[in-house]
Amino acid sequence: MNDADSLKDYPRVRLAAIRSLFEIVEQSSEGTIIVDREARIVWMNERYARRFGLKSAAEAIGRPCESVIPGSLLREVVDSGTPMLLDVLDAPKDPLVVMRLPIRDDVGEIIGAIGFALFDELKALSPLLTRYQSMQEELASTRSLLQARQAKYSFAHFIGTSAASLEVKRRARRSAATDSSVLLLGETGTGKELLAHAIHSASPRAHKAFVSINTAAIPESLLEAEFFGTAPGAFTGADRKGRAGKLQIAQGGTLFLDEIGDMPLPLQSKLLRVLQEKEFEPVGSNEMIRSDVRVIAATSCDLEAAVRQGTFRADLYYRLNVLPIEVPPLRERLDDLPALCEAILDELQQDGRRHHELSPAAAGLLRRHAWPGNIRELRNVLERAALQSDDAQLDEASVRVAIGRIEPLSPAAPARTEPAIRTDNFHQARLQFERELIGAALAEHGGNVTAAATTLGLGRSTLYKKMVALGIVSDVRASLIKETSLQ
Ligand SMILES: Nc1ncnc2c1ncn2[C@@H]1O[C@H](COP(=O)(O)OP(=O)(O)OP(=O)(O)O)[C@@H](O)[C@H]1O
Repeated sequence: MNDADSLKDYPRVRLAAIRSLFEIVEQSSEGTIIVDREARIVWMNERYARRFGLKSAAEAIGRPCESVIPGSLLREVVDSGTPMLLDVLDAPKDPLVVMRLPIRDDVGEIIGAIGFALFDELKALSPLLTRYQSMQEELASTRSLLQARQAKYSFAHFIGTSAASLEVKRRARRSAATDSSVLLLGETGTGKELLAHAIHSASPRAHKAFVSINTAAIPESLLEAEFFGTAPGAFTGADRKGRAGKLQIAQGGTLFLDEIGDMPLPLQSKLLRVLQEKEFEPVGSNEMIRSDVRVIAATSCDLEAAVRQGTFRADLYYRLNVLPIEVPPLRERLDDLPALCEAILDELQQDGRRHHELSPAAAGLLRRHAWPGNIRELRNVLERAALQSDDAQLDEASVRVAIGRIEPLSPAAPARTEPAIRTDNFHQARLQFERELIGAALAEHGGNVTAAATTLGLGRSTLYKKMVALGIVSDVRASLIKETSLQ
């Protein structure tokens, strides 16, 4: 039998391998020890005995293994029959990497255990261990950073079923599917930031960071560093080590630029370059960093006017204005008021306070105010009124006090409410209302009945029945849709 043929005889190969393995491990190990069924030392090599302070191995024979090797776990291996393939043993000089194996007789009974000290050069491993440890620390801090930078809101948080709100949500949902820049336009407090969070949450970048930067809130001198970060040594003092900018932190995710209209012109040029070239340079560095961020910008100022006045770059405006979404002020969607008030009052109750509801007169008053601070102002007003009221019902007087100065809706700009009900007949008015509500929900979900039913808080079958009764679909078509959606 030649060498190659002899390797095909598995039982022989196994025996040869066992012998080779044992010899290699034994020869290259720092020490070997064998114990019997009672964990008493049967054999130990001289080198190992000396490491544990014995003059010769003979002194160890017959002694319990722990009395020679403190911390030895050979007794555990004998008792459990489970090998310990890799462990660290604290030994007098340096820690040892050890392997412990049970020894069985021909019928599989445990008769003892053998231990090898594989090597004592743990120091050689220390750079590796340090690197591993620092990577673990980095991973933990990145994880917690990312957690802190997850979007806080989804589309479910954007309350409103007025036609205007449904249109805003429809456009925002659509934009989530693309990677183009979004420009959110609207007065302060209309929900632009909430929508930016929601778009990120619904986008393929949702598992990456959502990073906001408020251009108006940061002094101009610090904005560039905040944006692009700083290279090591670019500054003295605390930033000596260099600092990642928001662009870098948002890598792979979404960068929300709030109050973009307040961005200084020099920074506008640099942002334009990032959007065009998809790369940037930290302050004080010569190194270009690739940038992969989706930009959502928001402003409450008239950007077109700013372009005309020369305070905002036209080319940047066009870059950002790929998907513009106008978020109308609250006074133009007063039909959202009941749902908004209910959601806000529910939320206040969750903060451990009692539940409040609005008296009809108080609800009427809310419809007569112009809400210059929009939903943020509404939230503050309701919170203030709830805090000051002992009754479960908030009356007109307490809401009036909470608003402070009522700003009447301007007659020149009448509220853009839902189309008025065009009949005095209660039954017909209800049908018209239902038709419009269901139509809007279906439009919002591109005709998807299941999704529309969820939005409306109705069961799917109930919605089908209503759609047939209201003449939105024919009986035959309803059953067809129903069947397809159930498949
Ligand atoms: N449609 C909505 N449904 C529920 N809450 C809303 C809605 N719109 C806004 N809010 C709430 O109103 C407050 C203000 O919203 P947000 O900060 O998103 O407005 P903004 O338009 O970004 O304001 P600013 O321009 O001042 O930054 C937040 O508490 C937000 O959760």
